[in-house]
Amino acid sequence: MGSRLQRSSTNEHRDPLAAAHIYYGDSHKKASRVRTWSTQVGSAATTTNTGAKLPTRRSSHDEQTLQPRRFLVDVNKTLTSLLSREDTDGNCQITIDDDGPKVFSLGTAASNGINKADIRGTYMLSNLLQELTLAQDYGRNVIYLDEARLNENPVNRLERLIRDHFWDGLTRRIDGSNIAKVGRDPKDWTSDPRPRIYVPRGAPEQYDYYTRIAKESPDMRLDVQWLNEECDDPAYVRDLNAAPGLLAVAMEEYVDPKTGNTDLRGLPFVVPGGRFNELYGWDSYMESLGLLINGRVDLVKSMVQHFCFCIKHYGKILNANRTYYLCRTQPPFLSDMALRVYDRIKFEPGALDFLRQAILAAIKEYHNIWMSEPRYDPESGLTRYRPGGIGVPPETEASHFVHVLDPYAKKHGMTFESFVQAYNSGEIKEPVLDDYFLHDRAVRESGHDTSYRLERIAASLATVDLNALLYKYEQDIARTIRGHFGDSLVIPAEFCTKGQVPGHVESSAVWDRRSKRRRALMDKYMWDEEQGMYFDYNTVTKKHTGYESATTFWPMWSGVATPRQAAILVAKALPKFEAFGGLVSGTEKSRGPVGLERPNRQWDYPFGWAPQQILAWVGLQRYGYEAEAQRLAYRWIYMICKAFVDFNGVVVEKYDVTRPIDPHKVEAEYGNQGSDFKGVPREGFGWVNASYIYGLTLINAHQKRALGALTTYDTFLKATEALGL
Ligand SMILES: OC[C@H]1O[C@H](O[C@H]2O[C@H](CO)[C@@H](O)[C@H](O)[C@H]2O)[C@H](O)[C@@H](O)[C@@H]1O
Ligand SMILES: [Ca+2]
Repeated sequence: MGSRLQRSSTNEHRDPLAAAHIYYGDSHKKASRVRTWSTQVGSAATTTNTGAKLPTRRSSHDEQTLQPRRFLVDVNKTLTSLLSREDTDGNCQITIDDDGPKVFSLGTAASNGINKADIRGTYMLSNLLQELTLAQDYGRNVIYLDEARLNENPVNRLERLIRDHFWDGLTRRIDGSNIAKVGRDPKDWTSDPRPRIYVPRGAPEQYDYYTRIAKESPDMRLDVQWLNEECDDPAYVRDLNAAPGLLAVAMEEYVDPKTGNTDLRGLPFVVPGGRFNELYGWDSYMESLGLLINGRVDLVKSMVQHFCFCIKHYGKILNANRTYYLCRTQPPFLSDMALRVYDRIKFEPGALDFLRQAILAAIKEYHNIWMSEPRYDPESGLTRYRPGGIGVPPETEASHFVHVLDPYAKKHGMTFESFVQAYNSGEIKEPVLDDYFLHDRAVRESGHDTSYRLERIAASLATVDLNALLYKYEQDIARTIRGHFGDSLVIPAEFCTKGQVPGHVESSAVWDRRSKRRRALMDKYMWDEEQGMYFDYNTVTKKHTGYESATTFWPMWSGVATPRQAAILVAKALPKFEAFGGLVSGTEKSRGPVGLERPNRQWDYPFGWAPQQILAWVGLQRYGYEAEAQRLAYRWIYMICKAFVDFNGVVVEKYDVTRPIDPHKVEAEYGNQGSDFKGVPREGFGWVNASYIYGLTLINAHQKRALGALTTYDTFLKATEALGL
């Protein structure tokens, strides 16, 4: 009987590397239900690894055959046994930090689970743990498990997990179906965290919708609130900190197939991951670069629609859609994101209108946010990160500002908490602290929170990054008006900015002039020919800062650098930033010494971030530095992949690019997001997922093979040089 079933099961068609919902989902369940030998398997599998009594039937180790091997596994027993033997530090992950035997026997499917084969080494054992955890999620008791899932080429495995699992794990919609999940805020500091949604006055249909949902499901405790018309008034935003909540984003009408009724449904978006469970500004752009490669145009398109909604109702693309972010935005990427989507949907109905709406929104944002004071500096003609706000940013880790605030609490003879309350409410005035937090908010708006490049001066800096991005806006808008709207774009009333009359027409020439002017200003204030780098310009001291930051490559991404400047950047600047795992955020020299009194900042040396890598690769390619882009992409992918292999599939927010063994172990500020999972990683981290997928498109087949064998870049280089390749 066993052999008959065994034959029928081996004939069963199932892709060994299918996504978990297919592999462990219903079809698999049906197949294993007809099997009668699951109990035998369970006892056989546990016996070998736990040292319990051997079964009466003779068991032996299967010889490795040329046939792809499959195992027959009792999920729960094997999982318990595997963790007790191999997860010696008890964190529900199998990593190189564990010192178990690193070998575990499984019963082979060919022998009906009687004969054993060994699973060896951290990578295969951790993959076994991951697969069993997934099987358990799908309610499986007994599974067939293809060895191909355990010894899969790691480069391919991570690519597959991102495509088939991580994006879905990070996707949210805000509507009745899941407001309980997306409403959850790991950063909520109040004593009664509950889902709460604020709806702007211009979206009454959403107010009615959420009010109905709240009534229909009282257990959810959904609190629905109107948002004030003046929604970014600093005192109002501060007061909302007593009852923080989500900010509504775009919804669409749809017909419920079950009832035939028309209802609202949230448009999907991708969150960064970890404690960041909302729609972010620049994370969304970075994520979109990977999503587009993975064919998820729908998701990127709807994130652009969310940004248009935000500009319309909140006046800006929000840092993220929570009340405590109402005053600030993040680095602007909307024009590029919309153009990339348009390129993919241009033959679909409504595509041109989609592009028109996005470009109109970008124009409005450009004028109202970036070219208006206080962000705009009329003296230099450049722009700064400089959001409004009052008091201490509530979303940070509680300990973040202790060193800054403690001396003031002592000075006033108050506890830390009561001082913060009195300072926030304005009862106590401390102008020096006001200044500190003005800069701190600017640091957060820049996305580079935090770094010694920006601390205590950010709001005074016209940064290279921001002005490079605005140059890109100016160029993209000019190109779009010319190329898609006959060089004449009518600005409807809702997109008009101060002083514009509805129906006003924009042509490309004015945008071209704006970009030329910005290039000239960046050359004048930021470009340092001798150093071969761009530096941030301090609008107060009227000097550039000299702080060496990887943002110096952003003018290559946006095209503001001339070919000559690009050549100088590659020759002089690149060597200062290139490390084992890619680009460091800033140089060690600029960061200065760190220690107890001056702790590491996460956006400084020795840390590397996905956006810095991606923008540098694209910039290098743009000016023809293919080999450099490939080399940097190789280093970054190698580092991610090595940590993925040795640490149970981990993919995190940022890496220490100088640390070859465990680059994901970053002890700075709030630690590292993405590392805290049990058994199996489900999300990775949004922009790192994207950088991995995008980076893989840069390297060649030879490099990809070398990466699959976990070959460091230096070894790869030596080998190729020796072969004269
Ligand atoms: O809670 C602390 C800070 O967290 C965010 O910043 C960091 O995560 C973001 C999401 O991945 C990312 O966009 C940013 O670059 C990171 O530094 C948040 O954006 C900050 O406003 C917040 O204070
Ligand atoms: Ca462990």
